[in-house]
Amino acid sequence: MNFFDKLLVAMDRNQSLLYAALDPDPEVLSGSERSSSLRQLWDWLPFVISQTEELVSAYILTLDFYQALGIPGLELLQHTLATIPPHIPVILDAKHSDINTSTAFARTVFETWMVDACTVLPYAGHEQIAPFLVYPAKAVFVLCATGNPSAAVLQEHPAADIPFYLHLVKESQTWGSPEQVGLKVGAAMPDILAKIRATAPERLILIQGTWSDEQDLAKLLSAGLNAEGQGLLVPIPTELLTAEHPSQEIEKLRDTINQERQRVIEGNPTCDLWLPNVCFLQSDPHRDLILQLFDIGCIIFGEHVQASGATFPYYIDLRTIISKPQIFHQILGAYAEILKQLEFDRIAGIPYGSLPTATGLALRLERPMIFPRKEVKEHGTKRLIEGHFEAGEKVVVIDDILISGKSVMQGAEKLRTVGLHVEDIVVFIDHGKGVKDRLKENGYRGHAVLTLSEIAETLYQSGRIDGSQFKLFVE
Ligand SMILES: O=C(O)c1cc(=O)[nH]c(=O)n1[C@@H]1O[C@H](COP(=O)(O)O)[C@@H](O)[C@H]1O
Repeated sequence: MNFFDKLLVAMDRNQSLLYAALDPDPEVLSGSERSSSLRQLWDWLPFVISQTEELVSAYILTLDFYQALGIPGLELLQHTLATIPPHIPVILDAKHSDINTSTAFARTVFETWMVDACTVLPYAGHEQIAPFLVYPAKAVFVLCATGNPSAAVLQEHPAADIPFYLHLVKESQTWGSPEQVGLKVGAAMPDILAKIRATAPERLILIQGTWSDEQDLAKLLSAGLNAEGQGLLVPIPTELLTAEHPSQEIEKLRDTINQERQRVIEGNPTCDLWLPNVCFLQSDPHRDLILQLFDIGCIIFGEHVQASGATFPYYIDLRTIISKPQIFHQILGAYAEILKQLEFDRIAGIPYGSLPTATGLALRLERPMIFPRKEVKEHGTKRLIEGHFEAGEKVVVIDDILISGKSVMQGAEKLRTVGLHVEDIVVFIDHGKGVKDRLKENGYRGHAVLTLSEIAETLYQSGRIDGSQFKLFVE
């Protein structure tokens, strides 16, 4: 089970958005009645787990506190990890590593310590985060805003209405799906949290730090919860964790948070036009993909002439996906799910837009690829079809979008003229309006990952487009 699903199950099971920090922080412990000797830490950390395992949805371990204790600290880390019940996800707060070390560090975190997620620093860009994201079942939380007073000068640069932290949020949205990339935000800044939530309604936000009273907690929750009363991971204040009997107070806190969640849900009735009460956090790979495609600018508004000669008030440009490896990878995964159901000898991409996709699929599924040329060269081999094939073989054709269906059928016809059998055409987006029937009339079965109406509904539901833009799609 991946991190995200494990978290959802734990949230549901314990009805909780709380996490407990299992940190051997000498300062915290020396202020309590508990002592911080190593021996006592070995007892205290399992005690906290036993007091909270029915009340939290995750545990967080801050690597620095363990490392500061030297070799015994790392042994304590292993001991603590082994004590956590396996159904509760573990996040390592370890904003470590540099570009040249993140591959090795990600391996240690996810393969040796086997934690479910890790916090990361975003300043070195996607290259540094990517080694963590190659583990599809794991996740990262990108640090985007802290409450340190002197951080404001960086976070809010160049101006409060276009702050750097929102730029960071938007950039990290392109790094990975909401299941794999969450955000980490300081607790003391409800205004900033609200802006981050508005920019990233689909992301999980890990709250760092604490609040001063119940009123502050309510502000934090109303700023950070999504419309379904979810999407936040809230820390248990350390004074509760170090109390003599932590569970009672923690249970009260959990219930207070749940009441606030209820208020948020009641204050946000879902649109009854077409929507069931869909939870943002529920795993829906198509939803993730649609939001990411929008965020990287694949869906453009404005009058655009189409291949068919018609003019539409929008254009869907999937060609840019090749420059976003994480998204491209997910798109290939979605195509692959369809291809796995089909029988074929070779994969054919329609030039130019779909050649990278067909290549990615051929490599991923380990199947041979060919392609029909757009224009036959006047020199060289003068081939119509590039790549090796035998007449009589079955070919599945890959294209990006079906609008009138003309482009893909022209490509498929070229394959047919050399004796190849083409029945299945797989695209990413089906524009609708009967195009699949047109394919059928010409002897092809059309398969699509997404429909245009599904895209429009998701974008509208998530607040990415307004009602008038939604109408442009459906009309
Ligand atoms: O040119 C287009 O019509 C077009 C519109 C659009 O919004 N997005 C888009 O990618 N296209 C291109 O149009 C082709 C499909 O158009 P049809 O031949 O009408 O099905 C796709 O393969 C794209 O190359």
